[in-house]
Amino acid sequence: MIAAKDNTLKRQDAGPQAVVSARGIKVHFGAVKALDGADLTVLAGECIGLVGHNGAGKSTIVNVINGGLSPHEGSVTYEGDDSVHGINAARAHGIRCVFQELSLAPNLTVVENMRVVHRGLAGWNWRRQAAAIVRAKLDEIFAGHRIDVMRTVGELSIAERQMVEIAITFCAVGETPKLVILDEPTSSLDAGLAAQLMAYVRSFVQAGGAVMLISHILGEILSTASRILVMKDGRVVADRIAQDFTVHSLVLAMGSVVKEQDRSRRGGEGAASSPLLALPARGGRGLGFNARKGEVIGLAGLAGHGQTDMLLDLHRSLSHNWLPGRQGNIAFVAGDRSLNGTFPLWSILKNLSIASLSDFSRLSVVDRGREDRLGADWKGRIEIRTPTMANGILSLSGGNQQKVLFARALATTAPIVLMDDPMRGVDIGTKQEVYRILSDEASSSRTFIWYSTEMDEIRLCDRAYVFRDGAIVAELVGEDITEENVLAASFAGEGA
Ligand SMILES: Nc1ncnc2c1ncn2[C@@H]1O[C@H](COP(=O)(O)OP(=O)(O)OP(=O)(O)O)[C@@H](O)[C@H]1O
Repeated sequence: MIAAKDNTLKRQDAGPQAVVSARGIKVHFGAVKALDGADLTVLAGECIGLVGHNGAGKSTIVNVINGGLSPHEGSVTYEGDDSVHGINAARAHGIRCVFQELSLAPNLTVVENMRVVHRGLAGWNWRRQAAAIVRAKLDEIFAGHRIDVMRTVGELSIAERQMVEIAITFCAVGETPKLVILDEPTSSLDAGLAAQLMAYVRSFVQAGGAVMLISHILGEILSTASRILVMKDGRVVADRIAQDFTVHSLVLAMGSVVKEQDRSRRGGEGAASSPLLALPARGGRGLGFNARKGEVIGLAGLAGHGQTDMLLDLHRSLSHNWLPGRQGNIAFVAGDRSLNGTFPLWSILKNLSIASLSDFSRLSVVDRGREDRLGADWKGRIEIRTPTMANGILSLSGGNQQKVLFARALATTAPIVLMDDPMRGVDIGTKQEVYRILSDEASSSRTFIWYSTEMDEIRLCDRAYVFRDGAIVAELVGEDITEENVLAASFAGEGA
């Protein structure tokens, strides 16, 4: 910690080079200390990696730097100037932010969203200008993307929305961005898109820009950041050059215990048992799908190639719409938590228990004691960080909200659980616990169908189906589930 302080002081001496410097920042929300004296400085030409457990205070410090939140104590200095405050000051000093919960207007086109962010776009042909600028930036960052910038944002997949928001943020219209803060920028991107973004970040930094990269995917932090800051309970507890860290030491600094991932696979109730569910080849193309009792099945391939549609088809085919109260055979963890996962006006407990109410109700009367016990049980099991489960769901950090959605599905007695990239923004310590729960539940005959954009998660599955252009193009089993095989199937025939 002493070393961390020394580093910070040296950088402050560098004065004008600091794009932003935050000192002794304290922010509380009621009894919760979100920031408890956090210090952070970002210099031009460096990529800072910011890591920490869910609820450590990363998004809150971003909001302070971005000028959207006034700290209760402490000061923020932009390019050595401590006399200015707020969003306009931050923007004038070139601070830009891509938020964890994407913030584009869904009813506007990509081009119209450009106009909302870049007020410098004006004049009779602003649409043409905006289209050219954002298209060029998308081409530069995500070469080969297929995004039509004239489309309404609400029609885009979550991965495409993330790409658009990133591209819009990096665009220079009049003023050039000096510090771009990326809060979980790859949470919905597959490995290929994430690698494209990381390559762009490196080139942006080499050209003198600064980036603050927040991610729970520690590999991308280690390979991209020049300096890494670790946050814990509202403070920066380590601040060192990236080469001084390994995944192991980062996890330790975050306060989690590194556990070996159990990669042994159970393989369901044996290849010989009859499928629990099956679907024919999608649109008459590619392979059909089946799942057996107790299997963990991965849906792999490039993001947005039909995996979510498949989960929705499975849900439709297994739900009884004509008997809305009786859908106990299937649970679903939604991928886009703010769009169709959380009930924003409800408490954390209600968000968790909603899918299990029928299990502890008699004659339509809910047993509140059992509901409270359910909440307390899951709060402890996956460390939902809150003083009380009676607080509103939006009082939780993004990763903690995601844990509640996961617990909602797992708490049911549904034998089949569908999961649409369910670990978005969940910290590494909790992920390991969740993998263990999944493995135990599958051993007691529950079936999981799991779309994931992370290869490390697909590798944990018993079988994986690789998707391409809406169809299943390959089925991989056990040890054949490798990144190489998934990529080969994802691109097979391309360019032929
Ligand atoms: N609007 C709010 N009301 C009440 N508490 C809040 C609010 N916003 C954040 N908090 C609390 O502040 C703490 C820090 O949250 P923050 O979102 O900064 O964490 P984080 O490190 O970004 O987590 P994650 O990795 O899950 O995104 C958490 O305990 C969170 O519950």
